Amino acid sequence: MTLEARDVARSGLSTRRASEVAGLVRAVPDFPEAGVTFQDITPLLADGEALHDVVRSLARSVSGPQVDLVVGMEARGFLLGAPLAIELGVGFVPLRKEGKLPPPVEAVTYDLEYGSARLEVRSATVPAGARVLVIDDVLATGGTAAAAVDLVERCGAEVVDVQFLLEIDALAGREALAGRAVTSLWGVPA
Ligand SMILES: O=P(O)(O)OC[C@H]1O[C@H](OP(=O)(O)OP(=O)(O)O)[C@H](O)[C@@H]1O
Ligand SMILES: Nc1ncnc2[nH]cnc12
Repeated sequence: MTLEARDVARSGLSTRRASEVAGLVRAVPDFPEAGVTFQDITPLLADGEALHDVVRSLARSVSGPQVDLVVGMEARGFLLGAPLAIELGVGFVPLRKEGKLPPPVEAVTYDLEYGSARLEVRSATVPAGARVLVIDDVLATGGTAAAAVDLVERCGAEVVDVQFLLEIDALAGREALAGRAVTSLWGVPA
């Protein structure tokens, strides 16, 4: 994994602790399909101290103005987004996969590293003008995150921060989020 000095400093973790926490993520070759190396965060989630460390680190990584709302994508974005919202003292809005939220909803279809999907939001839960932090576990191609930003902005809110636990450097997902404030706690090469 690549632990950039600036990211470690912002996270508030020592380089050693940041490496330990990042080391809990398991790289699984050829899952869910050949050629994809899946970043399995379940060992990190199952470790109470590591989970607490990453949630605090994400909260410390918030850049720019005060955040009013955290928005996370189904499913793994929920696992970090709700605790992050609690840490920041704000509410949490779930972006759900197709057909899970009652109408009316805004929806967007997008491509990701393996396949395509549709995300929906209840626009009534995202106030116009709200300053929103979008959070997910993994930045791969950036398709999911770009779709999330699009949905939030369609509600009339402002995306002030986009955060990830980790990013897959080789897939250059940041390019799909050009012009945004994007933070990940660490990068993995592929
Ligand atoms: O940058 P991208 O190429 O868009 O990929 C990243 C997305 O892929 C994973 O979610 P997935 O759709 O597999 O769903 P899950 O959270 O329900 O497992 C991950 O949690 C991100 O949301
Ligand atoms: N390689 C990967 N590992 C975990 N989640 C992902 N989402 C998209 N690509 C992924």
